Amino acid sequence: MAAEASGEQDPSTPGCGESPGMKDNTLHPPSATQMSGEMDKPLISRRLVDSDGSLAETPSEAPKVGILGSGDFARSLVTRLVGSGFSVVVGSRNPKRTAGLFPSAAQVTFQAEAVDSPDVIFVAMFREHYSSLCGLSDQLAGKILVDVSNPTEQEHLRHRESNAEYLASLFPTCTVVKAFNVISAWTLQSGPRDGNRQVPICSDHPDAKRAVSEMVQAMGFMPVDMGSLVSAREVEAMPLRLLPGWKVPALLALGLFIFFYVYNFVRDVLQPYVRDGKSKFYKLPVSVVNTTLPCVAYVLLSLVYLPGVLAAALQLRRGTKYRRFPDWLDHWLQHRKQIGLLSFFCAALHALYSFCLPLSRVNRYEVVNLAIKQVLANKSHLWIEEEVWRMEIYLSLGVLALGTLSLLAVTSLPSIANSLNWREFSFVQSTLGFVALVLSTLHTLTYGWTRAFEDSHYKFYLPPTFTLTLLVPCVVILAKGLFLLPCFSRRLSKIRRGWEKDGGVKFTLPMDHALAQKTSHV
Ligand SMILES: Cc1cc2nc3c(=O)[nH]c(=O)nc-3n(C[C@H](O)[C@H](O)[C@H](O)COP(=O)(O)OP(=O)(O)OC[C@H]3O[C@@H](n4cnc5c(N)ncnc54)[C@H](O)[C@@H]3O)c2cc1C
Ligand SMILES: NC(=O)C1=CN([C@@H]2O[C@H](COP(=O)(O)OP(=O)(O)OC[C@H]3O[C@@H](n4cnc5c(N)ncnc54)[C@H](OP(=O)(O)O)[C@@H]3O)[C@@H](O)[C@H]2O)C=CC1
Ligand code: HEM
Ligand SMILES: [Cu+2]
Ligand SMILES: [Fe+3]
Repeated sequence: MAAEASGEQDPSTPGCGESPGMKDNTLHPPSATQMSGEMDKPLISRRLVDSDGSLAETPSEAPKVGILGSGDFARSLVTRLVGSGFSVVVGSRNPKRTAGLFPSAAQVTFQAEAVDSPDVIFVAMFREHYSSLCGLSDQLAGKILVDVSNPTEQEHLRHRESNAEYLASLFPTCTVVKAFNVISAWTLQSGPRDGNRQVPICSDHPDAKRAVSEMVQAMGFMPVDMGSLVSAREVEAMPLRLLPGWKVPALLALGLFIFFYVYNFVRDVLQPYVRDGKSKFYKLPVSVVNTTLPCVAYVLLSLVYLPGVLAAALQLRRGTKYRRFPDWLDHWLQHRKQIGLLSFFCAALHALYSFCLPLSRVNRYEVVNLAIKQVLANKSHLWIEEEVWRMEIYLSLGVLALGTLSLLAVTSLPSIANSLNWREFSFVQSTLGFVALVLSTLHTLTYGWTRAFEDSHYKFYLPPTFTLTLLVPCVVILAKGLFLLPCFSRRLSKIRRGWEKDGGVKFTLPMDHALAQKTSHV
């Protein structure tokens, strides 16, 4: 059988070498009381260390845990378990060769010996080697096996059942718990300071799940109950995902960048080259980028607040909030955080580029050339009051806009967001976010000033880039302004408090309109 050739039992046959039809003797794991006292004793939170910093001998009453496998994950697991007060025995096919890899506090022996005493055994091996443990079936009977494995993308697609379910099918007399697969060996070793602290756990046996959850907590991680073993497939898919929810926003930002970069290239580089033979290709690395990034940032920012406006308009038109939004709008609403953070990232780069402009060689030449021209033209000083004011104002507005966006970005951090209540979070994200959009619009308008109305700024009949960026933000700002009018805002607050146009729900708003606003929530 193909499966056997790859060293793994064909999952369709029951357990390790069992004849089909054997009685279903899946044991309920020893209950917490039956389980040898070790596991139900309060877990020692941290191991003592000797004066020379090495781990002191494990106290005799420390709960005993077994690990099969002596690889990277096994080694990190031992370090963490021993450091959390457990006594650990490692089962290896070649203990002599591997013993030196483990802290002295851990015992390294053959697999058969290692599985004798512990009630909980981590299987720190790859799925294709699980069947090599079938010889231990009798000794493993009634024990809790913790499956920590991650399939590769291909294996995940190829196998119908999860690695954990496959392990359970090989050892029907054991209790399998899925845990720790999302924690890298490094995070396990260095502790949950960096990386993810959450450990999704699933099993068909609550007692076993509880026992392993207690271990997870004793090791400084946070158990997340994912239900029964059938969810192991979903738990095994987690490490396979790469930044879920960022794909569409990232593609959107890239698309906008390419569009505006090409647009600026045509206007600022190609047009002078074609019309006057002037080579302005030096503009490509900085100047064209610094007229592209702000446009991307600004359009993305407006695309963060457009769905909220569309959602509000839909709720007003339908006269209810109890109907689902169209999928595309729901999806868009769910991606606002990613779009917002991408906007902030582009705006921050734009600010950095802008601060670097005076350092550039181009800028220095231009300043010197300007001075020479002025001397030759016998002009004592060049001071255009309007230009000075314009630049001072748009730079200041840009800084204020970026500063406000930084607040939104900071409150995006889960640890900060968790410390805010719903209204504070919404104030920062919704109200301050809108303020940032208005400031960015003023920044862009003062930058653009009268250029949109001067022919000299149209190249190949293409208008100045900033004019293209103004469309969506202005729609959002106008719509938001419109919804602030009492006729709309009162109706929206009623709808958001559950009122329905067709009178489905009869109720009166509290007389105090401000109170209604305050308590109407999404
Ligand atoms: C730098 C930055 C960081 C950001 N970080 C976050 C973040 O961490 N988390 C986050 O959520 N957003 C984040 N955003 C996006 C944005 O700030 C928020 O989504 C904000 O709440 C949008 O406010 P709003 O007024 O447009 O819409 P809201 O006040 O959210 O809602 C407007 C309308 O849409 C309806 N509505 C909104 N959401 C839903 C929904 N899911 N289902 C059904 N109806 C809905 C409401 O009923 C309401 O009528 C970030 C934006 C930026 C720029
Ligand atoms: N590395 C990581 O960061 C993470 C790993 N994991 C999972 O942990 C498990 C182990 O990973 P890792 O420690 O990196 O892998 P390694 O290859 O480093 O170790 C696997 C161990 O399996 C043992 N083993 C037992 N039987 C066999 C056999 N028949 N053939 C080969 N090896 C056998 C070997 O120990 P011995 O020779 O002593 O018997 C070997 O050391 C995998 O399922 C992986 O998906 C999960 C999360 C993170
Ligand atoms: C510290 C903050 C900021 C500074 C110092 C700054 C500075 C500048 C400068 C110098 C320009 C002229 C660019 C050039 O012609 O080379 C500019 C243009 C622009 N900025 Fe900013 N800006 C800042 C923040 C922002 C933010 C937060 C946004 C929007 C999210 C933004 C959007 C724009 C736009 C759309 C343009 C017009 C680009 C064009 O059409 O050429 N800026 N800014
Ligand atoms: Cu998505
Ligand atoms: Fe297979």
